[in-house]
Amino acid sequence: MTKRFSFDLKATDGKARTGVINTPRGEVRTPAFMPVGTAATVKAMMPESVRATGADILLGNTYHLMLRPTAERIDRLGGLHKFMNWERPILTDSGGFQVMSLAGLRKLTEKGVTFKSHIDGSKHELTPERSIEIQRLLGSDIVMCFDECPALPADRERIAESMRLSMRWAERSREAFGDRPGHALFGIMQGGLEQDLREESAEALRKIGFEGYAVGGLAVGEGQEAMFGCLDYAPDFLPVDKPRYLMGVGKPDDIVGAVARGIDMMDCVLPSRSGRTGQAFTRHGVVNIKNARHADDPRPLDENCSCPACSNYSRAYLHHVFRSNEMISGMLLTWHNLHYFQEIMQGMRDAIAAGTFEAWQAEFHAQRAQGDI
Ligand SMILES: C=CCOC(=O)Nc1nc2cc3[nH]c(NC)nc3cc2c(=O)[nH]1
Repeated sequence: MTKRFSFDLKATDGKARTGVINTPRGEVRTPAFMPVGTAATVKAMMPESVRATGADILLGNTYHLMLRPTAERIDRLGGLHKFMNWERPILTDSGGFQVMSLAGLRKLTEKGVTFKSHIDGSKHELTPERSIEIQRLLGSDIVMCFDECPALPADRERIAESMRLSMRWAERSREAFGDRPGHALFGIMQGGLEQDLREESAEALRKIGFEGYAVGGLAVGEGQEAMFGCLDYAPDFLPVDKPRYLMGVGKPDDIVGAVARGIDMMDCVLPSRSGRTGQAFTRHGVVNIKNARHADDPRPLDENCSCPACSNYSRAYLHHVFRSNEMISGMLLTWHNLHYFQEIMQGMRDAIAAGTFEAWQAEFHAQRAQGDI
């Protein structure tokens, strides 16, 4: 087990890469998908079940945990890993994005953001320094810079101003992070869909120097074509020997397209959130299990899937427990979706290592029937 944080690039196939992030709490195989554990739990999953799906790393949310139970309380109790019984790597976000999307009465200044809690209306402040301190108290292995993600559509001037603020905050985040061997601080590139602003942002981040780099400001309503358009150039502005992380992505075909453009890490609530609503992702497309046509179907969700839901239950059963609002419904479908997302990641890691990623992508798209299945 290493005491340091490092990234080993193992193979590339076109712009796609596969490698390993080494951390004191374990290795992260890339390309990696991170299940989201918002309030110190991946909803409807035991930690050992999350591990069983193949996840090497989880995401924790600073905004939620600072409000409840607070970072100080988690620190007093031994840190987030012990608190939630997940001893492998955890990446925490900086709270910047969620304050802007969840909190009330926000005031943004050069210093940071003041806001009212969506839980009890209490007043709080997040600055680069406070965000880094919260992530340290949580014991996060990969810490994210405090940034501002502008809501799209936005005019170029607004995007440029916001990006430059985020770059000043990245400098302050780096300063506040200090020297923490075995832990990493990732910078976040902004710049909307403006290629020159993206390049300016990447240059600013490289000058400061980070252990990894995220492509921020995407998956905010721009649509897949515009997102891929940005990913056709943005990762190339980043250092080739450091992990590249795309936040908030995405549907299976978003994930595959991002990896094909040089992304190494992603996170998204989609598999867990839609698992709780009865939406199952399979290699043949999406299944809405609450649809009446599944009521008598004895087949598994996906014949080719080895997860507990597909191994032990029929579509009819899954349909029934969703219709009856039974707790096991969300558990089974969340497990299936996270298992399927990790199966996609493993398939890509193997294909990139074997130099067959092109063929793997063709097969991935060919399998996906149109419409409901
Ligand atoms: C999340 C981990 C680390 O990220 C941060 O601490 N800040 C940050 N988060 C984002 C989250 C996003 N989700 C989506 N779509 C669902 N787009 C996002 C964009 C950003 C962003 O530009 N910055």
